[in-house]
Amino acid sequence: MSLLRRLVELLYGSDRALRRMLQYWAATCVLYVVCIGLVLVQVSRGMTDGETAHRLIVFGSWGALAFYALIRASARLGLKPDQLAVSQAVFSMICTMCAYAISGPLRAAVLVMTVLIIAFCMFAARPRQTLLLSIGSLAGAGGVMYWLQAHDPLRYPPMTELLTFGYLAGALLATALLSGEMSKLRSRLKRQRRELSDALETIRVLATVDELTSLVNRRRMHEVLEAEERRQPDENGTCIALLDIDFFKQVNDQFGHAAGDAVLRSFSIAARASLRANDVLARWGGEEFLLLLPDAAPEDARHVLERMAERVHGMPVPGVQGRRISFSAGLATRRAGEPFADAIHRADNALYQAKEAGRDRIVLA
Ligand SMILES: Nc1nc2c(ncn2[C@@H]2O[C@H](COP(=O)(O)OP(=O)(O)OP(=O)(O)O)[C@@H](O)[C@H]2O)c(=O)[nH]1
Repeated sequence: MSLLRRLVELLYGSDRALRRMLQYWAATCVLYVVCIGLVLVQVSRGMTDGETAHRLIVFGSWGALAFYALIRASARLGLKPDQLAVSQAVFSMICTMCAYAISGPLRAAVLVMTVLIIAFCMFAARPRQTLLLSIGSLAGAGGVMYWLQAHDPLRYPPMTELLTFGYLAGALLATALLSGEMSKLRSRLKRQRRELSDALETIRVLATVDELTSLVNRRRMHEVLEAEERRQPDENGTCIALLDIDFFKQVNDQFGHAAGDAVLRSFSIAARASLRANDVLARWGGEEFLLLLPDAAPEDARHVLERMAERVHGMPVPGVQGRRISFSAGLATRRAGEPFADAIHRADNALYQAKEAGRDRIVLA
């Protein structure tokens, strides 16, 4: 089973878009094989010249292999799926016209393939390309039919060729229009899928990120804490801290609400810059923040908070000149098996003590 998977990987590659193109290629190869089988039967029954048929089979087979190589190298060569699809369709049309020319009394049946080729285009080509391909194929078929009836009117009666051309024109144009509609439908579906995934991403951001500070919001932080409760911390344990900007109401009153917002934004940037990669800072509400420090001993957590305080003291805030911004923090170490709600409650009490003791300080619970 794994050998088969490895073989498929070797043939198809691992890229999804490439795989899809190669799947279409494999489907056309099945058609080639069926057609080659039928041509060989025609040859065995004396309906088609063996040497010409042999040349056509070689031409078709090498062409199919060349397209496999082209598809595999398409990313490097900068070939787009629609360009590949159209060139494959042009090649198949040429093969079909050659088969038409050598199939004698069976030639009209061969034309069924042209409809199939145009139908295949709906998966990769654009509607305009499909229409142009159909018109080009009709012109090619017309040329072949004209040449055949002009050179051998007994085997290829002009009226038969003309009527065959008429049927082919109807079938090809109708298929091109249908295929074009299907292509449009596919493009619409693709666009809708893109819009849907963009909308889902927006919803995800709205549901997890605080709009003003771009920090994790309270809702998302509850999920982070739940996950952290299930995790086994290292020997240092886990710390949690509640941070509250000091005299924030005064900032709002003195400089205005917009300046207060700017303080919150600047605080978030400065605070985040002091954190380790796996620390999580959330806006817990108003001017209050919750900091999760996984695998951090209390002294490490205190260092992080002191570093943060230094940055916050020195941070520039647009619209708030001449005022030093500070915060108070209550820091708690989560006890083994303790729910985070309890650790946060202890951190909250420590924060209250920090405020009572004069603010701009860190108190350990
Ligand atoms: N600009 C702005 N203000 C906010 C926001 N959320 C809450 N606030 C304000 O933050 C202020 C918080 O004030 P208090 O809870 O009295 O605390 P404080 O003035 O910081 O005083 P201490 O915490 O005791 O140092 C209130 O005036 C709220 O209106 C916000 O998103 N933007």
